[in-house]
Amino acid sequence: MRRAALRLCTLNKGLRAPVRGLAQGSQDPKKKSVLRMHEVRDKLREIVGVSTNWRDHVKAMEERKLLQSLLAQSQEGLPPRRMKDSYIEVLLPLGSQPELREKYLTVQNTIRFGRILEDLDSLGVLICYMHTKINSAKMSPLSIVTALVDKIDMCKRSLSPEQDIKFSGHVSWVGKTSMEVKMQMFQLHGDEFCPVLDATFVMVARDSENKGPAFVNPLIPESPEEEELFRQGELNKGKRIAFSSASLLKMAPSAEERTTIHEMFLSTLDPKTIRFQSRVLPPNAVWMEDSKLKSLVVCHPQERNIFNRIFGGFLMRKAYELGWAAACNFGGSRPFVVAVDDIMFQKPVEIGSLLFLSSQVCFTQSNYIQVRVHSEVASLENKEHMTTNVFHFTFMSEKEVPLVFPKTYGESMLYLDGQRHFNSMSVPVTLRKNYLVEP
Ligand SMILES: CCCCCCCCCCCCCCCCCC(=O)SCCNC(=O)CCNC(=O)[C@H](O)C(C)(C)COP(=O)(O)OP(=O)(O)OC[C@H]1O[C@@H](n2cnc3c(N)ncnc32)[C@H](O)[C@@H]1OP(=O)(O)O
Repeated sequence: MRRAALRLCTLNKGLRAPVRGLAQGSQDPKKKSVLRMHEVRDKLREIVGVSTNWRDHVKAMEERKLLQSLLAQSQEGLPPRRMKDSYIEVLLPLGSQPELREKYLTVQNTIRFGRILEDLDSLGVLICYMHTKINSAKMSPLSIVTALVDKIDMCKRSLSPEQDIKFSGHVSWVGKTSMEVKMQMFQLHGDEFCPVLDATFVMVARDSENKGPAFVNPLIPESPEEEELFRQGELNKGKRIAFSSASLLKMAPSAEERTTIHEMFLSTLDPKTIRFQSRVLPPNAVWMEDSKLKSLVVCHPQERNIFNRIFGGFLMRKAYELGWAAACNFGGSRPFVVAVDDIMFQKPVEIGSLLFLSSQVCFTQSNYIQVRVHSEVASLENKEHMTTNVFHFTFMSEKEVPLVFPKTYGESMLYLDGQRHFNSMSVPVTLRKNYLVEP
């Protein structure tokens, strides 16, 4: 079973050792020119040649078609790259530029985690453009999209909105058309940038019109540490395939899982009637169907990415905030996020579509609340719904939360899937009042 993607480390030892010569968490970014977070988006616009006004987007896309001739016919035709070729550092100057803070603030004076998800997404794409850069061309023929947020590990330190934040990252593995990106986030404590977050995303390269796959440059590891990172990337790919083939959508639950569901079912039978139809909730429990919270987003051009689709980071923020609200509603107190994993971007979200987000508590244990957010789109013309993403978030509440009980077979599968995601956390998390990451 995969381990949890985003978890609080009790000690910094949860962080991977940085690759020598690449990660520079203790460097003072004031001493050298470091890219600012808002410049990441400007750079992406330049690389893709995006229109600044929506009315020009068709023309900009027509121009991008001309870049098609720059695409490689095979991966071998592309020059290999090193990890350091894609390595970048980016500063989010929350401490030194207080006017920036508003965008990142929660009412509790902590940092909005949804905003960090947006920044990581933009940064991950820029890193991939560094890896695939064609030195002779200003614009890239590739459309690089987020396929998966594989995991995000968090350290213990709280995120203050009053201290500068630094991000760094590089490509750590490549396939034929996909790239794994590792990113780290640091926050200034005194004179030093200390690690606070460690993330792994998978990005996929598409052709200039984002219609078919496109090859990416091979990656050459240069040291034993880099070789280990590359090997890990290979293993991650294998684990993802294994996890997906054991999905409850493809395979029946295990014997142990079936027993869990049957025992839960028996405990909800009314002892007075002993009929399968009459169901009664055990004490301190809630029916899963009563834990739902839904929202609708009208996908305006303002939320577009550089390929005139809806920005993946925006989708993550919306899903995360709804999931957080569902957990808050269920647990009766402000929860904090403990784990995020397997955010899979199955289909792009078109501008103008209606995005239906549906969140549901699918598993609970003591103070933990496992929430699943499902997103689907429908256009106004075509009422057919299509799934675009499924998100899994683990939250922790200050107090013990009720048990959640499935009523139908479908809900029982959601319960088991939630339990699998929850159990994949390798480090038990203890409630820390000083650790606050809110929507
Ligand atoms: C106000 C002013 C405005 C100005 C306008 C500009 C505004 C700019 C705003 C700035 C924002 C910055 C934007 C930055 C961009 C962010 C990116 C996004 O938003 S993107 C938006 C959000 N994202 C999306 O919308 C993406 C939606 N999803 C898709 O389009 C497709 O599912 C897919 C393309 C990802 C895969 O399609 P599929 O048919 O399956 O493809 P294939 O079978 O051909 O395989 C190709 C490769 O992919 C691999 N692979 C596949 N899946 C996974 C996986 N889950 N896990 C891992 N790997 C996966 C597979 O193994 C293979 O690898 P390899 O062996 O070749 O190496």
